[in-house]
Amino acid sequence: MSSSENTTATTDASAPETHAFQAEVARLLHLMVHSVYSNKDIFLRELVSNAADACERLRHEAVTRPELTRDDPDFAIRLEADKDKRLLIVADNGSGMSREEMVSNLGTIARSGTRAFIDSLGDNKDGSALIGQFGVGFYSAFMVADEVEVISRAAGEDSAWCWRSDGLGAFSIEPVELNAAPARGTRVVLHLKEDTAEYAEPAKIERIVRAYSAHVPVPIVLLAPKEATEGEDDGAATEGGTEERQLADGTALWTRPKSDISEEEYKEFYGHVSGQFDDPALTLHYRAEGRHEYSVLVFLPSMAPFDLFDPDRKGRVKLYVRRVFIADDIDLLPAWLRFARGVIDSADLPLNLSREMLQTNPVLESIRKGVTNRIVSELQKLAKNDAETFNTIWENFGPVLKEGLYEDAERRDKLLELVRFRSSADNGASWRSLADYVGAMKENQTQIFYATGASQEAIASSPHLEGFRARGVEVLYLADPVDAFWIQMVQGFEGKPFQSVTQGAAALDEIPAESADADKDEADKESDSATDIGLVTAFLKETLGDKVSDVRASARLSESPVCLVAPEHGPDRQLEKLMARQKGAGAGMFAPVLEFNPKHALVTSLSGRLGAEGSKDDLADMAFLLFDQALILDGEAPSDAAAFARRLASVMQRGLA
Ligand SMILES: Nc1ncnc2c1ncn2[C@@H]1O[C@H](COP(=O)(O)OP(=O)(O)OP(=O)(O)O)[C@@H](O)[C@H]1O
Repeated sequence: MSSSENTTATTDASAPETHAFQAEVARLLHLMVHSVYSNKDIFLRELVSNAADACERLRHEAVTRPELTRDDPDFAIRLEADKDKRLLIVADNGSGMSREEMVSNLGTIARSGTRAFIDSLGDNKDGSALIGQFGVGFYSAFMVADEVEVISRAAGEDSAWCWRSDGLGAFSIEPVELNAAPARGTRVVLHLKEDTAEYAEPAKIERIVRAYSAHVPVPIVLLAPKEATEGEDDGAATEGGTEERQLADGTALWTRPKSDISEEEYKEFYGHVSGQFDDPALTLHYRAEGRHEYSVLVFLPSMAPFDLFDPDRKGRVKLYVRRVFIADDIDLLPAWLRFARGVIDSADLPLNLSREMLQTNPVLESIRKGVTNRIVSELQKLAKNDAETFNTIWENFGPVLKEGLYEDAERRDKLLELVRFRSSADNGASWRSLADYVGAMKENQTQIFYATGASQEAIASSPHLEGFRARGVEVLYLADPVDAFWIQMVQGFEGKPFQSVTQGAAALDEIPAESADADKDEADKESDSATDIGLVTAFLKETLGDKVSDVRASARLSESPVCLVAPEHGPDRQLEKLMARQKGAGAGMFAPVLEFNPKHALVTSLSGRLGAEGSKDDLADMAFLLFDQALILDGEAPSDAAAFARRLASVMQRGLA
């Protein structure tokens, strides 16, 4: 809904029109004012970022329309502070906004991911902590101001407008005289709250700008009444006059040599380009020379952005051409690297390529390839030299990187080296690579075993793993929805195929049991021989009918009496469910195979009773209960809950009788 539909306007063109904020904006403002951010300083970073973006947008537009900047070709952001009046002004000579742009840009939230996120927060306390992790732009001004005015004149337009709001649900918009507006661009005027008056102090402003915005690609100057600066006594102000101080020179950080740039400077720039508040986990800064010339300054965050799984899967690396900002919504990197943030600056592209041309440009294609390969090789290095940092990246972005396994056949092998898993080796305590797995394979083991499920915990407690545990055979846990997709596309690793523990007959017989269990194994063999496998199989098959596609004795189990597996050539059961979860549809299940543990006391007794004459009918309930129990362990409900309850009650009753 456009907020202009809520206009309570008059017909007089010069009178202010009042508009209600879009619902999500109102909610965001409420969160802002109630201090979601413990660090209020960031509002200035957001306003300076917006001002810089506006300058960069116009710089780009002026490539084809040079008249737009002819009168004033030097871009700048000017900050003005007046402590007495509790005023802070952020002004730029960038693109400016028309009346319509003001209404839609400063009254709504455009990005659907952000909107959905804010919508989902509600009044949830944890949610409001979450929101502090991402940049909320312009609206953060209301953390420090009880009234905000935005006076703007779009480049090349001969009208100017003033937007005004107290952040409490509505804003007004009215025309202003040209001489009361910037000749071009935007002036954001903050009427600071009583308890945030400190933001009109030049020393404070300087500190914040140097910390957060020192490397935006537009110079920043501070204009303040000549008075005490930090370290001097208050009240040492000189009568009248203002002084102008440059806080940032506007040189693009990525154009400077790497050796001149400190970690702090990289961090500050990361904050500017990402809008996030974490530190980068990986910083990649280099200049490519050769067929194409370009500079890259790309960061991998150490925290997942809130919209990582937004269905549009858009990346946000910014494209520059010879230091002119071109766009930040062109997919410069593949979708499975959409969490990367930063800048790619090409020296070869023409400045005035249309959006359509950009999407299919061969230079960009080759840049994409080069940078993607470089990121992958940096990740490989990191995995080798700094496992802790690599694991942080994996923890946050593993499920996204795994998308590359099925989308990017060319890099599949390299990505397989990077993939990390939780596994039964240490019950999910650490991240294991496929190389770790292969290195720890048992004698006669030829496959890489994995188990899929809704969560690591669910997988760990699944009966299918018992036989593997008893033999010390490692099983990888696959609990991400994306696992359902790549595991079917990837043949194996180092010649070892992947094999689900719930599919087909487990190839466990060839693998010897761990020595510690040898005695138990011997004892098991005896009770095993007490079970008439043929008899039990035939009975279960006959009783369960088409609920199962087969029944067989299994080496897969050591503690549980039964489990369900997929038929040899049918799809893996848990994978089917993961797929269904991903697609939001129900799983079209194949009838499973019921496997029983001939060593289990329950099965041995069942076998004994079956051998005794005439007791078969009483035992039918047992067969159904065993089947339902296996379903429950797989995270499913018995198909007939009433029959399940009736049988359970009757078996319990018989047990007590
Ligand atoms: N100084 C400015 N000059 C021109 N347009 C501006 C200015 N400040 C804000 N805008 C417009 O208002 C929009 C909303 O700004 P806001 O800071 O809320 O979000 P954003 O910058 O788009 O997103 P984010 O802060 O997440 O990067 C901007 O996209 C821009 O179009």
